[in-house]
Amino acid sequence: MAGVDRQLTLRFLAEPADVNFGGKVHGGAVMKWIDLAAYASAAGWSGKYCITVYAGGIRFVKPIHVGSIVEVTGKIIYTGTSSMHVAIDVKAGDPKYSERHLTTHCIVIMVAVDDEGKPTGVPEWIPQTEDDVRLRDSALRLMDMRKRIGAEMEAHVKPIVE
Ligand SMILES: CC(=O)SCCNC(=O)CCNC(=O)[C@H](O)C(C)(C)COP(=O)(O)OP(=O)(O)OC[C@H]1O[C@@H](n2cnc3c(N)ncnc32)[C@H](O)[C@@H]1OP(=O)(O)O
Repeated sequence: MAGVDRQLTLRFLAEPADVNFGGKVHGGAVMKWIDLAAYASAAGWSGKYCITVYAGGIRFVKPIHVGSIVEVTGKIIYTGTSSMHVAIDVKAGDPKYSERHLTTHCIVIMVAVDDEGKPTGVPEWIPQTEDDVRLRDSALRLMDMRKRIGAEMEAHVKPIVE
């Protein structure tokens, strides 16, 4: 049901096909898992089809080894009219033990879209705890910072000349 499950975790094993030449899981594989978890979190919260509009602040903290159990958790930390800001934590560890360590963190913004691909409304997420308020306030500050980064990035976006 929409507007109920704010958090979900995908769990699976890091396979040999995910590994780079250095023997660790490559960043592209981790980013794909992040996108999947962000989609599942946003679709679950909104009850609608969603697309990725922004991913940022990605920090690769520790490598993931092949054979590790990987847990990718998506948590809604802010909702706008059509957008959902999802904080993603990727944790990994040896499946023989219960210990998991943080390997990657980032924020993904998903937008719910209708059948024509136009942004459409999502249920409001209301912070319940002090930690929720802290995360929501951080999401608001990041929105403000992104506007300034976006303006600066304009210098790098060159129009295509046919
Ligand atoms: C390019 C790729 O393949 S990336 C992977 C797949 N993703 C996609 O294909 C998405 C491509 N993007 C799009 O189709 C469009 O940008 C859309 C449909 C997501 C949004 O269209 P827009 O014309 O920007 O719509 P609009 O201005 O109404 O913004 C919709 C929401 O997105 C948010 N948004 C738009 N751009 C950004 C951005 N750069 N960063 C954060 N949020 C953003 C807006 O704040 C708004 O949120 P709100 O409704 O909660 O206030």
